[in-house]
Amino acid sequence: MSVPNVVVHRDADMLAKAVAARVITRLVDAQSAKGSASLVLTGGTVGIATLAEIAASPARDAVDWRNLDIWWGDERFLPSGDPDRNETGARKALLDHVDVDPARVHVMRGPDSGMTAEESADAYAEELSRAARHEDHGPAPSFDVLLLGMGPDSHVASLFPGMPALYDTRPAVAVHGSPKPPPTRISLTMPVIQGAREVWVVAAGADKAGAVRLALSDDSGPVQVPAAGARGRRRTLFLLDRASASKIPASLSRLSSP
Ligand SMILES: O=C1O[C@H](COP(=O)(O)O)[C@@H](O)[C@H](O)[C@H]1O
Repeated sequence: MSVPNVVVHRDADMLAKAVAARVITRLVDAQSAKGSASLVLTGGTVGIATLAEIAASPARDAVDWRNLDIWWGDERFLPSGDPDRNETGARKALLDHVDVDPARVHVMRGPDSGMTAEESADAYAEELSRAARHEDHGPAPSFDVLLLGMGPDSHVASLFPGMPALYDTRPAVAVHGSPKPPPTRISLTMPVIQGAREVWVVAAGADKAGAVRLALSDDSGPVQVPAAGARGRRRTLFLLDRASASKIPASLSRLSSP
């Protein structure tokens, strides 16, 4: 697992713009190296703002959108089209504006599919394992970039502190009793997150400062501080605004932009 690098931007708006630029560059690099790329999306404020910035970027068409697999780190178990689904936010902000291949947009299905949350999680695990290749060394692809928002309680994807999903080793699980509504969700598990080539945690706002500090501390474990387990195989980035970075120890190396 990689050691996190921290990059701090002026505010949430600049953060979303900077992350959008990074995503575009990373996808173009991955596609030029191997023809296609994979990106895991997150919901949440900065996550969706980043997607809107990608859509607004003049560089967005440098990405070959049809040769991109899009996945989600988590989903609220709500019917298709529900405004609170992460999928709905992503479609509105980005996916409706670019030429993605619908067969490569891998959604976590909701109750309108006729599945229970467990069945939906199992179906996603199956889809992940079908997409995994020999070189991924596991039951899910080693995603090029896995984006994660983070809650003030340090949750990432729908892995909330102390909950059973944090011990699960299947690729995707149903989560019940989420402290943040809605209570039922589907989430990738920690082994899949940690199997990604690059994990980028994006967070903004003073209410996240304590969680950011804990997530970067060597003393935190992922069961109590899920964001402390958010580490990629090759690279981990914590992309922050000043407010969310305000409690990081001075000893921790970081880059700041104006
Ligand atoms: O519920 C969720 O929350 C987190 C963080 O959201 P934010 O609004 O505090 O940024 C998000 O990463 C996750 O995907 C989502 O389902």
